[in-house]
Amino acid sequence: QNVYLQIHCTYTNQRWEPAFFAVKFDEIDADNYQNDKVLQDLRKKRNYTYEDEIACSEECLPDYANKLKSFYTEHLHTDDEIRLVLDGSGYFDVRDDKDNWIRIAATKGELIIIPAGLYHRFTLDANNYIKAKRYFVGGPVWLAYNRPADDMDCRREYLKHQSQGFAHLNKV
Ligand SMILES: CSCCC(=O)/C(O)=C/O
Ligand SMILES: [Fe+2]
Ligand code: NI
Repeated sequence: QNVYLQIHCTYTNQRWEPAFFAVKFDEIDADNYQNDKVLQDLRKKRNYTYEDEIACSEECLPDYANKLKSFYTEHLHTDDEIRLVLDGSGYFDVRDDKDNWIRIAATKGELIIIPAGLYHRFTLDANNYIKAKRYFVGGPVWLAYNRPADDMDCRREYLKHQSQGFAHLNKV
């Protein structure tokens, strides 16, 4: 089992600098996720107490066009966005420290954590289909804050962590 993309760095000013923080686990058993040990441990450790499921395709997502449009509008959340891909695939784009988009492909068996305060967007790929579990600490937080949301506490906190090299977030 691999964890990667945890801290992405770029070589700037003759040194490595943290560019963004996001987590991607692969090799979670999407067909038997309830019994997957990695997922069970992660849920326990991070206190993911709420879960539900979303399927995105023209057939299964009500108000498909508007939902997809809002997912693809650059935004952030006050809570981490945690998605386990059960089927299909898609792209999560996140902003690095230079404000460039970094594209993170998400496929079956991968779990993505986009931390609170990180600007991002989501789009389907050519499969036009994804089914994913959504996890939350406590209750679900659906609100998306479109950019600019630079004065929000979660944004300030994310930038503070970035300036510290994400030292205290680098624990999964
Ligand atoms: C595959 S989950 C759909 C996208 C989503 O829920 C979200 O919040 C994108 O930012
Ligand atoms: Fe989001
Ligand atoms: Ni903190």
